[in-house]
Amino acid sequence: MLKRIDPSQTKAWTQLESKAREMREKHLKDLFAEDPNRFEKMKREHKDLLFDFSKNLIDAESLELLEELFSECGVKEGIQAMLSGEKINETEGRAVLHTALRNFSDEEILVDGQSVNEDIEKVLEQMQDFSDLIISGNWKGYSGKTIKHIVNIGIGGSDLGPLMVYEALKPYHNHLRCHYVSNVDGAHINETLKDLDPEQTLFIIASKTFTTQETMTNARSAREWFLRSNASENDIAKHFVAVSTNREKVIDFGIDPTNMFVFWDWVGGRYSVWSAIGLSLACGLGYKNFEKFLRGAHSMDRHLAEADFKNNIPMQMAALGIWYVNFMGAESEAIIPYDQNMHRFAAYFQQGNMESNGKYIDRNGQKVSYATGPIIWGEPGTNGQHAFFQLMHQGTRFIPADFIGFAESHYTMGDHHLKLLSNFLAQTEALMIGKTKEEVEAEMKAKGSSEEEIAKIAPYRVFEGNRPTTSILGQKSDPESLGALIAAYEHKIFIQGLVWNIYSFDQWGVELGKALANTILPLLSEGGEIDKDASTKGLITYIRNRRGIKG
Ligand SMILES: O=P(O)(O)OC[C@H]1O[C@H](O)[C@H](O)[C@@H](O)[C@@H]1O
Repeated sequence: MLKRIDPSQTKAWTQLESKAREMREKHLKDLFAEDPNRFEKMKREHKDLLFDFSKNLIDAESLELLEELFSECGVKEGIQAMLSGEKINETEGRAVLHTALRNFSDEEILVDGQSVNEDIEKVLEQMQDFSDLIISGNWKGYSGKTIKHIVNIGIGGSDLGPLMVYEALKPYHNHLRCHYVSNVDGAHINETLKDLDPEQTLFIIASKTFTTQETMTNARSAREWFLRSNASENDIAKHFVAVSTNREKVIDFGIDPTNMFVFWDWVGGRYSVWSAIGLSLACGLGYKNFEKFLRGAHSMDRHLAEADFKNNIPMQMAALGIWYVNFMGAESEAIIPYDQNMHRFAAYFQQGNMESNGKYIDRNGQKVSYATGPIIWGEPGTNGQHAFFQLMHQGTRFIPADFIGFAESHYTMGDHHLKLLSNFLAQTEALMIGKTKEEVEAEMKAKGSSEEEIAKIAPYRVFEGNRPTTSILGQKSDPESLGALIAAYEHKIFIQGLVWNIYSFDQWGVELGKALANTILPLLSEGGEIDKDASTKGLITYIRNRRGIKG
């Protein structure tokens, strides 16, 4: 059982509030000037990864108070409860064990007194055998040809994880091409399938529940498309496999249970990339790379369990987030990878974070009196610089940002990579130091601007700076680093949920819309009386009229 402490009633919380008032008067430039060892003191390393927390608007005393907050809220005990398989997802009565999926230690992990180690190993072996068959070409399609294209059909956690990782690890792609179809918008499946050959295409139907409307609709359309070729029902087994916890529904759909890869209810959808949901990765990157990805995450799990607060990277990330959201007034956090292949990284953690911590009811069933999960957003640099960075530099919002990059690139053409990295460093520097009025005036004067022009234009060219960033650097984007990085963000989310006294592993907030969509669908297809508010009724009527459907 997790503690049920209202964080705003703790001793540390009140002290943090007054500390934040003090810190709001400070400038990051001064913090660096006061302490030449700030970088050394505030950087943390894990394997290849360097986390530079020094450009954050925080000092040692604030961090000590956050450590106290963590201990008052039972963070350590909460982490232990998760790692040991306790049913900490209390609203769904489930354990939360994505860490078990990447556990390469000898430690046995129990759910309801039963070890899960063997089950996990079995599925990993099944994934390895299957991906080897597909990659080697020994698995043949119905006409005897090898598989060239893999289409993963899933949504949310059954899509974003594998899609993000497949993109991020492009340099590791083999000859197979993986595609990801998620949206129920027919554009998605149509545009994906239009260039594919059914004889050489394998579908992975990925759904924890195997009931999700979008996925089942896309899966049925894929089956129809497949059967429109010369294939027969018997050929489905060679072209459709399923990843799910729901064996019955998989069989109902017509997929041979021997072509089913299971996972378990103790794997949350948005934490499932480590499970058989990663099957497309095992195929498209090779099983060895998939395993390296798991091992990278495992190393971060060990770090989480073993390092003390000061040296614990996910704890430091979580502490900073809480500091900004609850004490410094931040409403959002940006994640900006200076790595084009990581272009879905922010979108992935948008789900990971916002679905986990976007909640206003606490573990006592009461409405919280403080802010919980922030808005997560971001796009890769340098593109973001030409889009939303204006607001980050000179807007009225306070937006802490993570910058992620790698010292080396897989792509050695020209000097692209050094230009990329110089932009990364320049932006974090600029966000921090800004540019004073005096500097702007002197610069304009040196360029020969008139006094009048300087007076008129200078205010627009001033940057306050003092915008906090965390820089995360690695050697080279590879499966291990990516695994470790994702695990660090996952743990950050959980730790924050522990402090905010919310349940991070359920997602009741997505249910209402799904249920209402089911009431609207027949009104759009069959007509009938519309018992809805005036706006929804008016919109339904518009669509009916435009589509020639009689009421
Ligand atoms: O894997 P599935 O059961 O198809 O679920 C797919 C997704 O839909 C749900 O509504 C949740 O919002 C997500 O957390 C989940 O990942």
